Amino acid sequence: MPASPVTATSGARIEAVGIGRDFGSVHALAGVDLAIEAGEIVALLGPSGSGKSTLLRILAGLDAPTSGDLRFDGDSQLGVPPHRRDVSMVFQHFALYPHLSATDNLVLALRYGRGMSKAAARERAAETLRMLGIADLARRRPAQMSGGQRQRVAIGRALATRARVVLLDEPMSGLDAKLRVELRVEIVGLLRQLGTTAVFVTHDQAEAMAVGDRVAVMNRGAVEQIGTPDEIYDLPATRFVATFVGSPPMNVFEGTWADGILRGPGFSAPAPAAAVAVGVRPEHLRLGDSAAATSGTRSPSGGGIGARAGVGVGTAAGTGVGDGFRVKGHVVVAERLGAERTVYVRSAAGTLGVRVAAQVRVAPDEPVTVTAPASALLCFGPDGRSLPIPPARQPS
Ligand SMILES: Nc1ncnc2c1ncn2[C@@H]1O[C@H](COP(=O)(O)OP(=O)(O)OP(=O)(O)O)[C@@H](O)[C@H]1O
Repeated sequence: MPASPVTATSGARIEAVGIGRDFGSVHALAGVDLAIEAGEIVALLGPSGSGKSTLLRILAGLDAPTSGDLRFDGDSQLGVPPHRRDVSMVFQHFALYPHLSATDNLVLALRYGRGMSKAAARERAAETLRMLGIADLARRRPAQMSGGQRQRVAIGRALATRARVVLLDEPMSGLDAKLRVELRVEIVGLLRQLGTTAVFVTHDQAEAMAVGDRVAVMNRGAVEQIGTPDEIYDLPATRFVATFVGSPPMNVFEGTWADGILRGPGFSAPAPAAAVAVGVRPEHLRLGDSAAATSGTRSPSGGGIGARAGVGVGTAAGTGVGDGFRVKGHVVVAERLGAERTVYVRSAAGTLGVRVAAQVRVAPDEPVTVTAPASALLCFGPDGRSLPIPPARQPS
């Protein structure tokens, strides 16, 4: 906790309108539309090459779009150089001055970046180091710090200026998993205290879901969906988002639709017209023994679907397949992870990941039936977009 009130700032509202960036024939960005509220933390998540860094560099003013507009608080930033944008940036590979102490690294940024007096800069530097819990490093030079400590100082330097926009490009990618979790909690707490608008680039979905008020999922140079972590997970807009977010990923099976049912190799599921694929998350699948296919589900999975059960995307009336997804298969392997276990089942439809409680035991090659209620299914159309689902299933 800071010992004295924190010098806060007011974050800028960011609008990207149809931003494109071509590198020769490569369309790194293909019309990015994004509105980020003042003080909001948005995580940019996407696979390698999806355009995250290019977008961040354009926000910073280190690169210019080939089309579209970028506005901060309604003012176009096209042609505005980086130092006049009131933006600070934390890079993957931070560059602290090796011959300066932690304090002096921050003081330098504040004096020359912000034109602060020496006394005010020293006071701000001390306040920032205190907020990051590294006041004891104040006099140390980078060579006398661990990697995590150096990255804290680099983050401190970016936040000390109290810029209205902070851009973080994979700021923790060089650190070990435990340190990443600790540091991200601190960074988010600090950004909130400061009120700055932040854009946080990561290819780590857990990190994106943890830091972002909203997550913008990028694919092939465009934002496929921006939403709260709950919206992204529960109501993915596209098949890409559905399968990119979630670990193990959503199971998706392709089939042919007729009379309210999508049928594919070894499976059937109720689906709205135009569906070409059905998806179900591993935690929404239930595992039963092969006899359960006719005598009712043994259901050792420990639930997870209770909140969603009872609301269907359609009724498979007269089809004889019940109102959910069902497929038979054999256990390939079961992986224990914390309080849960992921069972991989090979079926005619493909290999499924099923998440069950850790106490559920299955043996390799055991025949099983995997089921899910209609309420847990997501269906996708030929363009990869999710098909509408009833309002009753919208997350609260
Ligand atoms: N200076 C450049 N010259 C040519 N192509 C570029 C340049 N910068 C980026 N690209 C291309 O633009 C696309 C987007 O790259 P970008 O670095 O923005 O992706 P990214 O999502 O940040 O990827 P990563 O997670 O690997 O950093 C890629 O196809 C990349 O090869």
